Amino acid sequence: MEKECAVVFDHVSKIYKLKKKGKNAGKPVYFYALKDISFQIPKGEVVGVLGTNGSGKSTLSSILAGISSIDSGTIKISGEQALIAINSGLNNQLTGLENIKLKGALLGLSKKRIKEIIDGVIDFAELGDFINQPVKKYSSGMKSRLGFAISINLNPDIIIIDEALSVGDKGFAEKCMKRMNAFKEEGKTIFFISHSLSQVRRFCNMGLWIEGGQMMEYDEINAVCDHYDAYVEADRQRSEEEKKAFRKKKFQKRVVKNVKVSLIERVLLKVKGGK
Ligand SMILES: Nc1ncnc2c1ncn2[C@@H]1O[C@H](COP(=O)(O)OP(=O)(O)OP(=O)(O)O)[C@@H](O)[C@H]1O
Repeated sequence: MEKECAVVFDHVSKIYKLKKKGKNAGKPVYFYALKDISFQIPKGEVVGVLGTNGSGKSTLSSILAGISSIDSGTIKISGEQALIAINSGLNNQLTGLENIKLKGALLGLSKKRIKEIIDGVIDFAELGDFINQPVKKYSSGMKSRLGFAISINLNPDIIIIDEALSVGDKGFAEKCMKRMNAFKEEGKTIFFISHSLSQVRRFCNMGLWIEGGQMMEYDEINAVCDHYDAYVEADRQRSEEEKKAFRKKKFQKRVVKNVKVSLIERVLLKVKGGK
């Protein structure tokens, strides 16, 4: 029998607008942050998401987490998701404790459940008295601790980790990995975005490689890591000029042709002096 799917992407695209400088200022370029992405992830899969800088991994993670919308295609997600990212939506003005309460309230959790989560977060994050300080006074590592602790205590079915472990200290990163391994044992679906191939090889069983906003491969983790590694190495061998030309060509492939600009946008462009 086929395993039930946790996430299905069917021809998903996400478009961003790039404002140009110079003589073409005011005439925006639209480009695909993600272009025609399709995959099916069975429940319980641990997926390493790979791709060079700007390839679309964080865009994918915020779409997976339900934070970002898409411009075309369809998505099916079964289960609750939690995003664990460096900048995972903490409110800087509120204290750590207030952030936990806010997150719980936004999710419509009961007072009893929020109380349990508070205890769990305080215990895991080990922030001491800082839990009563505004988050703006936290270091990036402390924010990462709080964000991670909140997300895991919500006990989600689908966990998306976007480079979040790279800012914590070694001790905390090890503790997080231990918890992630426990989630893996429990059969949770995990997306693990990392530039560390050794970490990805160790932790994940499948690999999803995105390059220039397009899907390159979804396969067994070691095969995907080998192919990605070869791609990065080939880029490393290029001269600076070749690299420049390669990147230009790669970006051209992302440009959206025949964009329908809305009336409002045309008026705004006219006001700003564009055509
Ligand atoms: N809000 C935004 N508005 C316009 N462009 C954006 C926005 N967010 C991301 N982008 C662009 O979309 C593309 C994909 O970005 P994304 O952050 O998803 O890449 P990434 O693979 O996570 O990169 P990295 O490994 O550097 O973190 C990049 O070209 C980026 O500049």
